[in-house]
Amino acid sequence: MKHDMIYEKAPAKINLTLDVLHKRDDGYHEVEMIMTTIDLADRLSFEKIDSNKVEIASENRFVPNDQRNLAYQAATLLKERFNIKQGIRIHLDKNIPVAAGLAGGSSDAAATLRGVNRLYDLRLTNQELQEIGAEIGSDVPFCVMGGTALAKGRGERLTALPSPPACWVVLAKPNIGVSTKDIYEKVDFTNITHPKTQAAVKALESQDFKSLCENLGNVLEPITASMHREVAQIKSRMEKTGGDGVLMSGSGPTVYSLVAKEEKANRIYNSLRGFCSEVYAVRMLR
Ligand SMILES: C[C@@](CO)(OP(=O)(O)O)[C@H](O)COP(=O)(O)OP(=O)(O)OC[C@H]1O[C@@H](n2ccc(N)nc2=O)[C@H](O)[C@@H]1O
Ligand SMILES: Nc1ncnc2c1ncn2[C@@H]1O[C@H](COP(=O)(O)OP(=O)(O)O)[C@@H](O)[C@H]1O
Repeated sequence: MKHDMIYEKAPAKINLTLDVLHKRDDGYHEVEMIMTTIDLADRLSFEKIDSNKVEIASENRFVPNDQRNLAYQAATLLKERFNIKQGIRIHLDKNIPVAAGLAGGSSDAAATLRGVNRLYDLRLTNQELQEIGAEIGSDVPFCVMGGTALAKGRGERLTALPSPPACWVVLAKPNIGVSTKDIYEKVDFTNITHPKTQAAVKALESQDFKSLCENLGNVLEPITASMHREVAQIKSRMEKTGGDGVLMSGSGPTVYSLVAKEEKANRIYNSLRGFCSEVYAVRMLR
């Protein structure tokens, strides 16, 4: 039998700020961070299948196609919770670099929650999908919500914020892997420089690009940078070639620069291409 296809886009996020307040009893860290979505996205399609299975097809060899895949977990969760007897085939066209600090897997999970909600007409609200998303990962609720938000708790308590002023985002991911868990574990609360989250929120509210760039900050950056010199190398190259505000995203290792002028974004992009195999120049998503 031929079934209709549903399509969803899964955009990457960057952290404009990331602060860690304390370690919680459940092992997670209490965070306060501003996240925003960028125009670098995976594309997913969803189709009903007659066999009672979740199938993932992806051409990307770094992405698992079994229960380790966050899209698989999202589809399975909805299937079990809503007692769906048919199966789901998911095609994943992966464009977001994997294990990069850009929430690619979380965004695929969020897109899957939206896609399966439509495919099986479950009529779940965005809020309900966010709550289900929190069971899959800390970044999934934000990826369900999209846009720009201040995230608290372990990342799931969200307040919407205005989008950043229009600008370019140049991203470079060094060819190294980091474990988010290991990076959080290395946070030293006796020696921490907290970002000015409120100043960054104000900069968004007043659409002040210069102030936003001055108030980017990520407490995980010095930790990942101390383990991998590529992070500092990319950062300094971006700063030297005219990046307006430069920061590592999430637990890394991707470093990005916000850039107001297109010609400068091109210059930074070209300067990094010789140095790094995964480089992108994209717009913010408004
Ligand atoms: C650092 C951030 C910032 O946006 O992003 P990425 O670098 O992954 O993109 C997130 O907090 C990552 O969120 P996510 O990748 O969804 O984390 P989870 O799967 O929930 O957790 C993976 C592991 O990270 C640690 N963890 C995560 C979130 C948090 N608030 N405190 C933690 O200590 C825990 O050790 C957990 O076992
Ligand atoms: N759909 C997916 N896309 C990418 N990686 C995935 C996916 N599902 C599970 N993973 C696994 O999750 C890990 C983290 O991936 P990702 O979400 O891309 O990074 P990050 O959490 O740093 O933003 C990878 O090691 C990868 O094997």
